[in-house]
Amino acid sequence: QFHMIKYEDLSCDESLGQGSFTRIFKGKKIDIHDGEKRVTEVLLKELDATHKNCWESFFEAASLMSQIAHRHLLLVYGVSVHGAKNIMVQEYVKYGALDLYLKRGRSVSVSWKLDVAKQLASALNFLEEKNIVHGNICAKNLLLAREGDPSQGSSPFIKLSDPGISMAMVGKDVILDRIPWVAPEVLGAPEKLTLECDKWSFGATVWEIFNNGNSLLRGWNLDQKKQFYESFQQLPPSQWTELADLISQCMDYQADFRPSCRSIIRQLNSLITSDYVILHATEPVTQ
Ligand SMILES: N#Cc1ccc(Nc2nc(N)cc(-n3ccc(CO)n3)n2)cc1
Repeated sequence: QFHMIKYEDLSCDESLGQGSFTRIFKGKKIDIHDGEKRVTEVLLKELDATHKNCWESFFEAASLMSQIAHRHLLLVYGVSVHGAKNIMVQEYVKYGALDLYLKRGRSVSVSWKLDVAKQLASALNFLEEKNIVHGNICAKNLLLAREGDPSQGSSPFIKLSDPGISMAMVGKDVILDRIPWVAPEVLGAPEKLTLECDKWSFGATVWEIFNNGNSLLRGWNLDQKKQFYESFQQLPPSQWTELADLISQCMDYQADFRPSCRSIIRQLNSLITSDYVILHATEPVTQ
């Protein structure tokens, strides 16, 4: 269900950081295309040897992304296994993860943020139509392919990354640490991810984007995070009530009360045309 890439056709360059179970590197992939050699810039995502037992789940995530194509879904070229190394080969996305981009204090406008939210909603709508659950929607897994330049009127362009190791494989602590992005019902049944779980995560991710990549619960310990759900708390509402309404509809503790993707897109479209956007063309950077 995915393309196997020969290790010798890859070259690994600088390290770009690490996720919870993986390390990422910039690299190159060499193909022979009708007789001529072609070099492609790639992102190499290597599964930590300590989590070797998760390789099936790691590759399941890769095959999910390589079986379906959509403009806002990351392109996965294939996988390469070499001894103890399990490597997912992805298209290299120029500006990397959105959470880091926002935290670096780029002041982006309200319409920039709405544009990103709408692109994520269209990716989710595509997955919903194919009844595919992503399971790890968050700004860290949104990749920025184009910055968008307000003066040139060009808008940002994002790609949803692979979900990584599935919730069923990770420990309880990893699930708790994903509060507030993980839907509350997942804590009791991590192997039963539903499309509604992605709606909750969508709400938390929009909140995160409008909060410039800062998460309210950063630094909270796992008990405090667990308590946040056990007392049915919500993230603080944005002063933009229509946006706050959409986020709280998505982050409804009753999974079947969460809106459909079509409703989410409809509500985002009306937000885009509201006068709030013009009034807040470029928000002052609140760090
Ligand atoms: N400085 C810098 C910089 C870092 C990365 C990229 N590019 C990229 N391309 C991908 N395909 C995936 C990722 N990811 C980053 C985190 C995750 C977690 O999922 N993925 N980054 C570009 C610039």
